[in-house]
Amino acid sequence: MILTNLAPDLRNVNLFLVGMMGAGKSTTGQVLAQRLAYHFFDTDALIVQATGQSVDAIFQTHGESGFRKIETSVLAELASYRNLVIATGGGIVLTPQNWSHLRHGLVVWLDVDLPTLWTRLNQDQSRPLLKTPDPRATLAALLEARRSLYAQADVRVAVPGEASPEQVAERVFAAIAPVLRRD
Ligand SMILES: Nc1ncnc2c1ncn2[C@@H]1O[C@H](COP(=O)(O)OP(=O)(O)OP(=O)(O)O)[C@@H](O)[C@H]1O
Ligand SMILES: O=C(O)C1=C[C@@H](O)[C@@H](O)[C@H](O)C1
Ligand SMILES: [Mg+2]
Repeated sequence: MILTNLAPDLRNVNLFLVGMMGAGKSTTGQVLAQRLAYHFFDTDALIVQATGQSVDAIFQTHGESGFRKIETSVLAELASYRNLVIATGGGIVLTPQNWSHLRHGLVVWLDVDLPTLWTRLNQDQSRPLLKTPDPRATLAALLEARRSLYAQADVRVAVPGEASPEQVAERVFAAIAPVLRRD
């Protein structure tokens, strides 16, 4: 057997990574997909590909609500596939309709503390929601407002700031295997 590393129960399900911007959904998701021999998709990257515009440019031209509509369309399409690891955008949990798509798979929350998020994001100009006079306070407020939504995930993985993407992927793997076996 070549695939001894894979639990058979991990077949035929999509894994949706949710969490704050900077939580490492895109970075860890790619490692996790390799680990599981799944395909990897990133809703933000697909939106950029489909529109030919950056996330920031979409926010500027169509507003956050315009971005959220495109995000929901992309998510709906992805949900009809199987065996994907999907890194979602940090705000995917805000749109109630998105949950009907997310619930087709297993939703995993990468729970990262605020200081770690800020360390990762404070030099990054690509997050439109952080273009405010006090981006750290904005990030804190977003986390506070969204925490209860992320907590609706099937699995919460607490991610220590010092854990590498490979270590985070291993933690996710360890956390999801027992959950899937119960189904
Ligand atoms: N485990 C990690 N250790 C150190 N740095 C990390 C880790 N995971 C991600 N990073 C870094 O943090 C930044 C944000 O990561 P990433 O883009 O994967 O987050 P995200 O959750 O996809 O955010 P968004 O919701 O904005 O798409 C990147 O610079 C990435 O290299
Ligand atoms: O947290 C958010 O609302 C966002 C996170 C990013 O992934 C992008 O989807 C966009 O910058 C919005
Ligand atoms: Mg991302």
